[in-house]
Amino acid sequence: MGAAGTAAMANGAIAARFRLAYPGFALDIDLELPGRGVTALFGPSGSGKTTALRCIAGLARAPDGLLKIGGDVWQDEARGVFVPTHRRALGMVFQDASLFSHLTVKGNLDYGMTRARVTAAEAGRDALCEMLDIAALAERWPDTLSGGERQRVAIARALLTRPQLLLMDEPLASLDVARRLDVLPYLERLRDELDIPIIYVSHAPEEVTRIADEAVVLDRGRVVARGAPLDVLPSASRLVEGGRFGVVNALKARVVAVDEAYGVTRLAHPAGEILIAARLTTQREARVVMRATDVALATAEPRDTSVRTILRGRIEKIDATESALAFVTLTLIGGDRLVSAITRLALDELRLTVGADVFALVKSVALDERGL
Ligand SMILES: Nc1ncnc2c1ncn2[C@@H]1O[C@H](COP(=O)(O)OP(=O)(O)OP(=O)(O)O)[C@@H](O)[C@H]1O
Repeated sequence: MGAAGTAAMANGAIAARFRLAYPGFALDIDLELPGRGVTALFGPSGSGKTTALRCIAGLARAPDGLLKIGGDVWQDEARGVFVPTHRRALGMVFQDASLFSHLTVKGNLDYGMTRARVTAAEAGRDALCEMLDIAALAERWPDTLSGGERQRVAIARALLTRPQLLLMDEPLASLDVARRLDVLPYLERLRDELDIPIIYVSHAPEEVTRIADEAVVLDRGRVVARGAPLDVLPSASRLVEGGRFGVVNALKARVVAVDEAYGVTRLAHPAGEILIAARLTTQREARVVMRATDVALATAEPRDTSVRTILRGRIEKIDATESALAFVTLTLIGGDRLVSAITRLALDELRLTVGADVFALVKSVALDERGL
């Protein structure tokens, strides 16, 4: 590792190098990850995401593996170092919440704190329960909780161990779509308010674009791309079935006015006005979420259209290798990125090219909003 790498490590960054072979599969990764924020490991089934996570957790042992986190060395086979899982300061959340069914929610959380052996954790506990909105569930038993509530308790339990690192393996995969959307905002809060790195395994582009600061794309055990989710997912989403429908944009915008008569809210964004088909009365800022497939493009400002949200931008990148669909990445006025998924036919017929100024059209009813 060079000098730059050493400096990064001082900030709590993670260095992970694993080579591990199973019959018919070989993991070969060498990664440096930031010391905070959410890094998603994204890839199709069997690409090695869980295996990579298991190596980080110490549940699988790569024969010449290396794992450093901050100043700590958890694995350095060249020096004979391998810290067992239970001695690694990490929290883990799996697809299935795996709460102890013989303990109440409170009992499950107490268990997390016993592991931490830190009485000071008590202070953080209330804040965490509030952040995950589980305080009212304390006396309930796990089998009376919804899937989303169970996952939130599992996340709190993992965090109460005061980990240096949080590992999440498809934490939303066992939930139905509605519940997934319920839990996503909590994960977004954790990302924004926690000061530890989170490694988040997922094959759902929607989760990755909403939650991750950076995506590492795995395919057949190797890293094939990494970068900001909106930069890498338009092409990487093809690796997973139905993935192209999961690329999602999120824009921050300021609430300007609520039109009570029509039940709509106007928001200001540097690229244009955003209209939401809902009343946002309690907040001044909102995070507006829209699927790439809900964003249409026009080369001239359309006049007679029902679409109320028209944003101005310039084409920065075109991803059009797949047969029918093209992903067009815009830089909007103000600097935000926006990805639109259109047919390749439309791309050609409109003669869209990198550098062209375009208008992005989003139906208000396709917009999802939430307070910041
Ligand atoms: N203990 C093991 N012994 C043998 N092969 C294994 C073992 N663990 C994983 N594999 C194989 O390694 C490959 C990668 O598996 P892994 O679970 O890491 O993929 P994944 O990307 O997490 O997939 P999914 O999204 O389906 O969970 C698969 O082919 C799997 O069968």
